[in-house]
Amino acid sequence: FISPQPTIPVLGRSLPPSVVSSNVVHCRTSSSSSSSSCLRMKKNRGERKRTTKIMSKDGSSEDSAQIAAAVEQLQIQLESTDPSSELDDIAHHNYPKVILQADKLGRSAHAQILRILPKPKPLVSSTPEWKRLQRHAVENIQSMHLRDMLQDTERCHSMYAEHDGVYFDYSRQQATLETMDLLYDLANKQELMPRIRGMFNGEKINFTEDRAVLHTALRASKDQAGTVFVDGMDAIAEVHEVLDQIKKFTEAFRSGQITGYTGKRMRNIVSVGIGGSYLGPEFLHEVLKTEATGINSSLGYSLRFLANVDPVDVERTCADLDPEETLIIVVSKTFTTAETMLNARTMRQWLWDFMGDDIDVVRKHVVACSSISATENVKAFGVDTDKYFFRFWDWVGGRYSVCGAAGAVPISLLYGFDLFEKFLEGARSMDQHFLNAPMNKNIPVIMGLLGVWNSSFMGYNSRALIPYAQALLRLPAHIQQLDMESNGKRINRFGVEIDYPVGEVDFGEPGTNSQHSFFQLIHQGQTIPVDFLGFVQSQHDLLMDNEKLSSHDELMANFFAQPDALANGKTAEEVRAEGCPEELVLHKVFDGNRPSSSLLFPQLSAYVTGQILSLYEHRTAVQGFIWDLNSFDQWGVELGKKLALDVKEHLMEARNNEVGDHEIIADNPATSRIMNYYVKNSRDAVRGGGSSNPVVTSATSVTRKTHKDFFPPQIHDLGGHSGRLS
Ligand SMILES: O=P(O)(O)OC[C@H]1O[C@](O)(CO)[C@@H](O)[C@@H]1O
Repeated sequence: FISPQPTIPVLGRSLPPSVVSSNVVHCRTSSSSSSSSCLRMKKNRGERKRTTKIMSKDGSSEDSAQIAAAVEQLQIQLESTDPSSELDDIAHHNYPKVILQADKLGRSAHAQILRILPKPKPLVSSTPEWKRLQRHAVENIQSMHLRDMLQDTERCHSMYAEHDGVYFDYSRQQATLETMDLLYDLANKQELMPRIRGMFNGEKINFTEDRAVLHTALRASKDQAGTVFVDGMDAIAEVHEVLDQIKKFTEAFRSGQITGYTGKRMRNIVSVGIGGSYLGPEFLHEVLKTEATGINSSLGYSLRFLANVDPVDVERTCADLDPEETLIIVVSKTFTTAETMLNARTMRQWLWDFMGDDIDVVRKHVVACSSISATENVKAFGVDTDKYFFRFWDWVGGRYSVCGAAGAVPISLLYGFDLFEKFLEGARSMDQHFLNAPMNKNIPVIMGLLGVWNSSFMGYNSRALIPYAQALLRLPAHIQQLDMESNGKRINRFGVEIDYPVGEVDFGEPGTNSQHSFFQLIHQGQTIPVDFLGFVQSQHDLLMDNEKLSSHDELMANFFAQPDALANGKTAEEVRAEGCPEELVLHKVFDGNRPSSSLLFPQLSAYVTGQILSLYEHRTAVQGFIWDLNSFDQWGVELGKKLALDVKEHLMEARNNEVGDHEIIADNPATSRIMNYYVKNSRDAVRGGGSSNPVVTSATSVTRKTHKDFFPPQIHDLGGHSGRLS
């Protein structure tokens, strides 16, 4: 049962297998991994890198006697080890993985392992580096005003960074050069740069799901193939295989080689997906709509997104489309998400309603972008998995998937593959900067550290993202999901509840619209750190006759004015000097001292959009690393997905009974009452106007009615209407 090897080399020391908690069932050194129940314990110390694999015998808890014996042995070894030794450090380093493995072994092993493992590493909030920052915030920063800080020339010239056309000015943050040094100390303490490298190299940092986190591989260049492996898979080679497949498919689609079931060219694309399978592609689409190349390359095609399970979203998406000219893309990593799958079935039914119940309709009109592990589900749906299936992998999180098939397929079909490639190139440029630039010149690192500073030390728990570019109108929504789903956590990577605030409320709208919406609160209400995004050149500038400035200059005047207004504020004296009546003076005073950063980019292109995306993805990762979170799982949302299941059971039962025959008894009287009210009052509508027919099944008939009865195609060939019904 115990591996025959007498010792395991760990960090230059020969340790008996029992020393490493891996020996609970079975332990051996190894260089490759094949089983998903394998975990690696790695310690990177220059030349002394060793890898030890922990393998559960079969994941079962049957071997309790053996587990107990092994645990006891481990206990003895740990007790005889100097707690300050490297072994202790190894155990800390690998704590979450050991815990996860313990889980797989069963409850009793888990409990025993917890008891004997060294105590988890202290919370980052108890480190001297964290405490120094706390003191610094109280003793130095809180007595300073940004109005004065901005008069410090050296500070202003130091607090900016540039990379590949991106200009980042953080001089309007409530921070000094000393603050930045203290933040870099904290970053070093948290091994930020090694952990960033670990992410790029495919380490399984999403330990609760035992997955690597490799969205950066999605935009790596082909010549980087062979440098990143996940469970023996060459990640970058895989990525390029799929990109090549998408490129070929795009060319065939756009050249008319691929046609629909009735032989017509397809020119409408409907992308069905939710969350990360929707927000990223939609934000990118909005940018490219008005991008010079994008305008031309998309002529004759349309792209719409269907995300919400609200049937009205279906209606709004496809009411005026001709199904014969429409390609449906189902984007779902799991291919099980309830909303997406219902929408996918609805769209399939829509196709069948118009073209007949033939499986070939699905094979010709439905494409799937999904995880490789969902292949069987994709096939069962009727998709032609040889030609119309574009895979991604478990090591790409949904909210990080826009650079993979989730974004590549809809965007390339509409705009051509080349434009999508430019987006990847931009993201790659920022990735390389993030990986290689020193911390004090590294834009995503600085942005992340300032996020930590504002949230954990200055006490600001929300922040706004204001792009001065209408084409970025959906960027805030994407970043909102990206960040809030990533860092909205409460347990650190050592399995311990944290005692410091993490995860901001992210929101935003384009400037200047936002100024006329929620800026009142930002100026005179709460303090909310803001990111202002501006562009040197507009996608489409206008200079009207008799206007002194172009419309873009007008827009950018606000981009420059707002950060200073927030930082400087306006004193009572300044207000009085403007001749303000005394009774209004206080109303017109602005405290100022409100932090912001300004990011200036050349022009909103596909390339720059890639840079912006990468910037924000990495900001989120930096904050998660500093806070010791796993930024790559989302158990809160998973729970939400399951919660609706119970309610659906109740609804199904109620729908299958006559009024009054079935009373819903839910979790509590309030829920029971509101659900019964809903069922009673919606019964007639669901039954299609109170027919005596006891049960009408669901959405299909409603959808059919919507599209077939109200928007029937008058003639079969609708050519000439840009793929829309006349
Ligand atoms: O791509 P899927 O598997 O349909 O999941 C959709 C979305 O659901 C979430 O898990 C939660 O909203 C996101 O992370 C994900 O992007």
